[in-house]
Amino acid sequence: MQRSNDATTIVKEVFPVNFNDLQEAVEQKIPKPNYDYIKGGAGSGQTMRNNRQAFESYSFIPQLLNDTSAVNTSITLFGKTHPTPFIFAPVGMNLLEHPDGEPAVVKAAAKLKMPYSLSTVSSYSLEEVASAAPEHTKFFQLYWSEEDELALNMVSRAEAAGYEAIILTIDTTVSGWREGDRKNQFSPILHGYAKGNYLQDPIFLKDLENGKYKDFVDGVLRNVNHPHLNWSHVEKLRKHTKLPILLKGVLHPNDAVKALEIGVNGLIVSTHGGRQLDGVIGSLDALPNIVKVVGGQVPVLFDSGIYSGLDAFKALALGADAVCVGRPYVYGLAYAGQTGVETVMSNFYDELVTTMQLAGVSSIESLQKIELIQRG
Ligand SMILES: Cc1cc2nc3c(=O)[nH]c(=O)nc-3n(C[C@H](O)[C@H](O)[C@H](O)COP(=O)(O)O)c2cc1C
Ligand SMILES: CCCCCCC(=O)C(=O)O
Repeated sequence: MQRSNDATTIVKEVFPVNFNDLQEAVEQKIPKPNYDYIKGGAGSGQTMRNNRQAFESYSFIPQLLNDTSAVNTSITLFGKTHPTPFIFAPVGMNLLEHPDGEPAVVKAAAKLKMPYSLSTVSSYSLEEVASAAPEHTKFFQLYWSEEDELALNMVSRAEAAGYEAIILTIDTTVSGWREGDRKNQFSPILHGYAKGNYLQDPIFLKDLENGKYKDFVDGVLRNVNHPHLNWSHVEKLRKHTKLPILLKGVLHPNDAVKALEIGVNGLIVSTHGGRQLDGVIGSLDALPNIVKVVGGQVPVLFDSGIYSGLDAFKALALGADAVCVGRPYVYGLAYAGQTGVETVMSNFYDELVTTMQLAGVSSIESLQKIELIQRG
């Protein structure tokens, strides 16, 4: 993928040029409860701060006079080569940001050739989203339901619709303690933002009709937040699908080892953008130990706090095989629909290329050999 030429860069200058400017601009664009929901983190925000401080704590020394006129940013994941190391993280309920929702996002991802992950709690159904970009690489993120049959049926639907991997999120067994949403008394499910997949699911609909749930909101909540979740569910998923499985939310090396024993195909080191558990170390600080125990057996992906191309550079230098982005692209969606998503993500890409060139590296492999120095 080529870095944008100067003309495109000039056009982009009217677009908020960095994450903080974009976040501020979006505050004026969407209702306050929606904005607070997206921006917010768990508790007092310690994990969110740790995520960002971890990035700030790392620096590096460039090695120059290498010809970097031809930069190759491609990576290989589950047998497919992708031109960039960026992946769209699963972010639920995109009607919170824009009426075009997930179909606009997947189209942007397809245009940029960056794999896309769809959340279980999407505003549009997994089938609708797949048909918006049928040829593009898409992963399906699973919230395990209180009913195994429902979770496994969701996976079968994703397989039938052409999703190429299942991301099982393991850090959302209960909802995080989110002060902003409590202050606003805001529940996105109550406002109908999460109707995409459950209202298309025959098992969910049957349960709803039979009075298993008090109402739709109760049904969704009981299926998203599943505190019984344990390793036996990962084993069940492993038996049910031949698709690659990624565990999202792995922070402890012991969990990484256990996941490998069960036969998962990839890990996502993540604090869920600091939205779930407060008081946790920065995701970037968890990354090196996970990379070490995994030892290249499966890909290690990373998210939480990638707000620029430089951030992506640092996560890759610490051993991530690819980086997932959450809030920045949904802010892009809120700001300017599909074009906004494309602009945010292509700016990240362009800044990554610039950083690689000025650091004297021409491939992700050589980038990964750069030593990062952490301030004590
Ligand atoms: C509004 C919002 C909704 C999210 N919904 C989901 C979801 O449905 N499933 C999931 O696994 N992660 C979800 N996440 C977490 C992201 O996948 C990702 O871990 C996080 O956003 C990364 O941090 P960042 O926002 O700092 O990039 C959500 C994040 C946000 C901001
Ligand atoms: C109360 C429903 C929770 C939906 C989960 C979406 C999510 O993961 C998030 O971080 O928000």
